[in-house]
Amino acid sequence: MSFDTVIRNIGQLILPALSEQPLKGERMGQLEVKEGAALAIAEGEIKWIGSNEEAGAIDAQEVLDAKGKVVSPGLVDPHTHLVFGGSREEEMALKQAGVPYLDILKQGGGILSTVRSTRSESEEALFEKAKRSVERILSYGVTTMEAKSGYGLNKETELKQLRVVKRLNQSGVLDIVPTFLGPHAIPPESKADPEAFLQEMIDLLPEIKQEQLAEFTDIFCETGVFTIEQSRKFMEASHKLGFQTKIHADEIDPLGGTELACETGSISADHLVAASDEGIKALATSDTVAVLLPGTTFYLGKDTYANARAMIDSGASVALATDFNPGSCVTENLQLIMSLAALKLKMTPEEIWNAVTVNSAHAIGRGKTAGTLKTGSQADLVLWDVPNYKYIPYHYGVNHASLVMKAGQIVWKRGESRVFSVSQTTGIDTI
Ligand SMILES: N=CN[C@@H](CCC(=O)O)C(=O)O
Ligand SMILES: [Zn+2]
Repeated sequence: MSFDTVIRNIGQLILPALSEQPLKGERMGQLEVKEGAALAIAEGEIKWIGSNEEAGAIDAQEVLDAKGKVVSPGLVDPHTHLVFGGSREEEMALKQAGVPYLDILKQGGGILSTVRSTRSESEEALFEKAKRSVERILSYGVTTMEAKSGYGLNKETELKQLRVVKRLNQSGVLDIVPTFLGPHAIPPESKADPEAFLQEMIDLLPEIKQEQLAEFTDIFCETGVFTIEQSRKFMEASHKLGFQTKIHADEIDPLGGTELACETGSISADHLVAASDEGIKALATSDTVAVLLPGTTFYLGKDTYANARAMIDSGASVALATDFNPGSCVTENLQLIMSLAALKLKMTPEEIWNAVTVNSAHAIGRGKTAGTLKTGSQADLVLWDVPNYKYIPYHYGVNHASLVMKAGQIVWKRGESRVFSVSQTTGIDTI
């Protein structure tokens, strides 16, 4: 057989387990790493994985020499707020002065400041801005990601955000899984009647389903935002319409959103910095993935991080994400999050790799198609300019990717400043 591409001389090929369920507990510490490997690609799929010696006999149109470096599946970022207007650098001084995140929100800043900008910017402007972030995200080795709405808090702008996500996804350069986060904050015009606002968001669900604008729904369950009861109501309404659910849970105060997520069978519970012991136990006995966001804890200047060790040691499934957004974590760099996971969450390199590949894929319903490299799987992969897989969490704050492939096509390459452009309707213009 003749192949489109063969990658030879791979020092370490990272092969996270293809698993029906997210990897849990001890299993997260096991990672298959094949030394002296090669792989072949045809029709966008991995067709063969073997040793470098065997690869000599393989015929391919293009031969890439990995020069003894590392190849992994494309990373999966399962929690981002990709589409937003404006920026919030003015809030930095407030943070430095010690004003808490929820107080900034209470004063009409924070999320509500981004809501004002997102409402006022055109769909085109939001698309162009988010496209730049997608290019960055891709350059850091991510080939599948999630993107939430939540800066509209009204029908018009929530749908505008979701349409931008849909168009970016249609570009094909990376897969973007959409989430409706209508109940992300209470807008000023609804301050007097949060229940009515929540109902307004619930009433949007049929249209979002009909137009296939989101796969998941999400809600910010937090003091001064939405209560456990309101979150339950929103989740039940989502489930009735066939959405799977996510929740921003126990980020600042331990309200019990982690337990709620497990009880309702949510696909993920995200943040969990303040998750209780009961919440951690509930995670261990459910298939809900704990999506941890150490970049947010770092950026909010806090000292206490999510208790990843207790979660993994008690048998839970953990994934890692950037939480890229304009307020609480302004970075597109998932590699930086891998370093924070090592330093602040005390996760091992093996756990970290599983958390940004197979488990993060499960956290967004892509466990069967993303986050692994097997014969027959889509050729989404990254060539890393590092000597071994432990090196990425270790050497932090830089980009170690040297080439990113999506479905067998090179979509980003070091040294080429803009390797693709996204056409508004038809997809990739150039590579
Ligand atoms: N915590 C709630 N929502 C976002 C932050 C949004 C913002 O500050 O703009 C988060 O996940 O961190
Ligand atoms: Zn978030």
